[in-house]
Amino acid sequence: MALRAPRGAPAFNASFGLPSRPSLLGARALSLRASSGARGTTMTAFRKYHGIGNDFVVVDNRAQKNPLYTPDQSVAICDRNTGVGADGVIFLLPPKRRSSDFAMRLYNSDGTEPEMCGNGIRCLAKFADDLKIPTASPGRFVIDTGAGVIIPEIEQGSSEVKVDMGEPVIIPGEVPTTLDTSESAGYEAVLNVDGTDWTFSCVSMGNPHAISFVSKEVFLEMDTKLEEVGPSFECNPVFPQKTNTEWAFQRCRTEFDMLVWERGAGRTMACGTGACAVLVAAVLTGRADKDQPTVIHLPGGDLTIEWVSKTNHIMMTGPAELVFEGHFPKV
Ligand SMILES: N[C@@H](CCC[C@H](N)C(=O)O)C(=O)O
Repeated sequence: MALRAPRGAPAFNASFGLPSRPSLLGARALSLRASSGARGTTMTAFRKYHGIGNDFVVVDNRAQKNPLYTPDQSVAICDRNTGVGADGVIFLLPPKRRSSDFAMRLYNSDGTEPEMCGNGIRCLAKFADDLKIPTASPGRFVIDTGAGVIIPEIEQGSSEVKVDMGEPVIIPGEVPTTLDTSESAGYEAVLNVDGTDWTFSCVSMGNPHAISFVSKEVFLEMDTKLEEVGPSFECNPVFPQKTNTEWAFQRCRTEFDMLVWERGAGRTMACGTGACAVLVAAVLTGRADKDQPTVIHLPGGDLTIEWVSKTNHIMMTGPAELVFEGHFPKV
């Protein structure tokens, strides 16, 4: 099926040759061809979307239960020099239950599979809407993810998508972390990383997050050395499934700046689950309030997050935009 970019949307058609033999797979094995497709080759369409700079290759995977691409192929697709370039590859799969519209799986740019992705699920909702996938309520999609059922809804007449991200998990063993960030510890624990003490709150939005509220000076300093120090947080043994790490600077009770080092993707321009986790950590530690839309400023743009006390669910609102479409030869 060839996807067409909606009128007015920027479209860039390219063809990427994915290696067909597993032994050839790897980031450097992806060859890029400038034509619109090899003659006689069956092509698989993809689209690239981004949510405030967190970018994804999205494929329609409804015809089969397993992802069309392996983790290694996804690494090759995500390569910013020799591939399409993305923070992850998202697969729109058949639903796991009768009440769902479809399922989402994704691979990070390093080929690992996370449970959830906040910016990614907004992009997936846009993709499903562009494909006109039938749903009980137009623009509202019930999606099975590794973090349970997540429901994004496209706001009519805008590029904003509002997502019911479900309930946060704050029990340390379930985040998971061995740090004592329980209620009795004030939801914070100190962790020494490479000789520096950091105070962390730990929250799972389906995937694990460690959040540290810091001064403006420390925030700016972290920005300059994220690549150097990020892995020491991500792979710290106190996070048995590794972690996404967020540094947050509080501007006021309803606005925070956030910087992220993502598990499996490194520095990204934004992290939706991370923004939700920052708000949860801010509320738990008395810096912000429930039932109060709060703006999280990320390097790629803003997300509005609210912790609704009536449902205990986190709502996330932000944009999702088409970048371009293309085709892979089928592997
Ligand atoms: N950028 C995403 C999170 C993607 C998954 C993450 N790297 C992980 O491994 O948990 C978001 O917007 O939430």
